[in-house]
Amino acid sequence: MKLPRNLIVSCQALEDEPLHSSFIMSKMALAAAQGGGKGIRANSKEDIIEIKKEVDLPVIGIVKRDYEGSDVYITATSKEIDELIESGCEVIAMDATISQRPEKTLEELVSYAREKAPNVELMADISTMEEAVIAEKLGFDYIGTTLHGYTKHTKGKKLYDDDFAFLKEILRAVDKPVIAEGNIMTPQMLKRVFELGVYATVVGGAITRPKDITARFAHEIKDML
Ligand SMILES: CC(=O)N[C@H](C=O)[C@@H](O)[C@H](O)[C@H](O)COP(=O)(O)O
Repeated sequence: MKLPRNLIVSCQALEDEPLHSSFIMSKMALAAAQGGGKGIRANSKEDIIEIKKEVDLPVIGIVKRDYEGSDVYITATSKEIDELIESGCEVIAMDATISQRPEKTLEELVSYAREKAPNVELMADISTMEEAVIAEKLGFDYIGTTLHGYTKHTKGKKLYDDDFAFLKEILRAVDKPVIAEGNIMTPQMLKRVFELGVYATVVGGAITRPKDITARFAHEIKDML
């Protein structure tokens, strides 16, 4: 496996976010590496190339791009797969949900990636147990809980609900390595998901989105002052 059994830090800032910059993401990745992160998840070929100059850690690459009439925005078509292959990332993650897709079917996209880059591993970003089972059958190397709570059919759910009940379900349903991702907000939550048996964990906003971190602090005192 190209990813270690460990903490992976997502370093992402989209165009509408204050830290949007490949340079800043590369420094975020450096900080993550110095703090003990053992892998990086990143968005866009440009960010991944900059990150790879700064740290020697495996990268899960995605390209977020919106397509009209489609609910899928994480590595949605073969164009994004091509960009990620060019980026040199070790793992390509893609939306593996049943949501409306813009181009190829998920099965076709997996075949496309396997054919063009047999050495690159694939991670399925799923939102339900059924999607995890399908992803395993399609041959994905890792199953990630990334989109639980973010698809139309799982809206409002959180990975940590009910002491990670959904994650436990996924761990029972598939044999492939499971990556816990999405709303892991504290070191205690990180520890808990490893206790439950995940292979690795991706933590993003709690480490690399200072605007959101500040907002959580500010929220706590908003009615006091
Ligand atoms: C739903 C979606 O688009 N998730 C994205 C996937 O790459 C990122 O915006 C998240 O930051 C990432 O999944 C890590 O999660 P969190 O930031 O909650 O630790």
